Amino acid sequence: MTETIDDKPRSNDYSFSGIGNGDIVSESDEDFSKYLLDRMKQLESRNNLLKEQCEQIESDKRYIESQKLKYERETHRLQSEIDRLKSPPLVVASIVDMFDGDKALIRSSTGPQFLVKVSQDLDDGGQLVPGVRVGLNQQTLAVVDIIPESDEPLITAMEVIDSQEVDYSEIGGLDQQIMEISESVELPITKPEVFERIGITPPKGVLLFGPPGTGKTLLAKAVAHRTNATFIRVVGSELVQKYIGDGAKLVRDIFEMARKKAPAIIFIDELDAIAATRLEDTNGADREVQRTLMQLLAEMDGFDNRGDVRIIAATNRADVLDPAIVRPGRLDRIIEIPLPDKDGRETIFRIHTERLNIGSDVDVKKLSDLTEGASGADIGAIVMEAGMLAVRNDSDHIGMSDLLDAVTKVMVPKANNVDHSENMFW
Ligand SMILES: Nc1ncnc2c1ncn2[C@@H]1O[C@H](COP(=O)(O)OP(=O)(O)OP(=O)(O)O)[C@@H](O)[C@H]1O
Repeated sequence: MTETIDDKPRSNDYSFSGIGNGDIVSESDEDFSKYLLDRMKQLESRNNLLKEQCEQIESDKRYIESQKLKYERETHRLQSEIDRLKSPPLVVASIVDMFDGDKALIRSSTGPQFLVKVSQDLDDGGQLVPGVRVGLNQQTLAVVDIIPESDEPLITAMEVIDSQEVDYSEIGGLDQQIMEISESVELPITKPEVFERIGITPPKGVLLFGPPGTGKTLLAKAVAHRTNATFIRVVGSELVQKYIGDGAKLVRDIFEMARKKAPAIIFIDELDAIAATRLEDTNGADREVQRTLMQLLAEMDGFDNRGDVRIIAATNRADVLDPAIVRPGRLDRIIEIPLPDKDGRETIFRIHTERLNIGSDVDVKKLSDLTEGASGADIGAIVMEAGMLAVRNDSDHIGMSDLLDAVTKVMVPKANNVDHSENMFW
C-alpha cells in the first residue's frame, strides 16, 4: 500500500502552544517539520527511482527498436533468399565472342552455340570477354549473370612443376628417343634461330607411345629440365571423368596457363582417354570426350609453332587414337618408346642401383638376361624389392641373391598376366 500525505498528521491537527511567544516552538511543530522532511526525502528517493526506471524503459525501448530493425533486415534477406530459390535455374554457358557490347555468341555447357542478348541490368564492368562463364535466362537465353572464375578444378586437374630435376642420364636404353625428343622439343625452345636459319617450322607436339612404365613421363620431365620450362602434366582420363562438363574449359585454361608460364611443356598423359577415334553412335559421356578433344585440337591449331609452349602427349594405346590428333601442325612427331632390350635393361639396372650400397657379387648383365620383357618401371620395382629384402635380412648392402629373389617376385606375376600387347599398335 502506498502511503499518501493525506494520511499523515497536518499542522492544524496539532495544538499550538506559545504562539506569539517569541522563538519558543512547540514540540508538535518540530514533529511536523521532521515528518515533512522525512516525507520529502522519501518522495525525492521515489522520484529518483522513477527516473531510473524511466531511463531503463527508454534503454529497453531503444534495444527493442534495434532488435526490430535487425529482424526486419533478416526477414528481408530470407524473403529474397526464398525468391532466389524459387526462381528458375540459369543455364550455364561460356562466351565465345561479343558483338556490339549487347550481343554474345555463347556455347552452352551441353554443346550448341547461340547468339543471345546481354541483359541491360547486368553491369559486367568489362568482364564479358571470350572464355568467361555466364548464366543464361532459361527462356530467353539472355546473359543475366557472370559466374565467378573458380580456379579449383584447374589447379587440381593438373600438376604444375616450375623446374624438373630429372636428367637424360637417368633414362636408360632410350638414346635414340632422347635425341629425337631433344631435336623436336628442346631445340625449338633453346635455339629457335636454328630452325629460322634453315627455314623450317619445328614440330608443335610430340606423341610418345609404348607400353606402360617405359619412361615416357620420365622423358618429358627430362626435356622440361633441359629447357628450364614449366612442366604442366594433365591426365586425359581425369579431364573427362573427374571434371565432367569442364573438360573443354580445362583444356583451354591449361593452354592459357602454359602461355603465361612459358617456356612451358604441356605433358598430356593417357591421351587415348580424350583422343580415341570418334564413334558414330555417341552417348553423353562420349560427347563430353569429343568436346574436350575438339578443344584440344583447336588449342593446338591456335598456337604458334615458333612459340615456347610445346606439347608432349603419351599413350599406351596408339592404336585407338583419332588420326586428327597426329595431323601435321598437331602432334606431328611420333616417337616409339619400346620395352628396353638387353642392353637397355642393363643400363636401367645400373641407373637404379647407382646410388645404393650394392654387393660386389651383383652381376647386372645376368639380371638383364633374366628380365626379358621387363619395363623400366619393373626394373625400378625389382631394385626396390631387393632393397627391402636386404633390410629384412638386416644386411648393410644389397646382394645378388636379394636381386634374384626380387626378380622372381616381380617377374613371375607379370609372366602369368594375360599379354594384351598383340592387340596394340607396337
Ligand atoms: N628407361 C628408363 N630408365 C630408367 N628408369 C625408368 C625407365 N623407364 C621407366 N623407369 C622407371 O619407372 C618409373 C615410371 O616410368 P614412367 O612414369 O616414365 O613410365 P611411363 O612410360 O610414363 O608409364 P605410363 O605409360 O604407365 O604412364 C620411372 O619413374 C623410373 O623410375
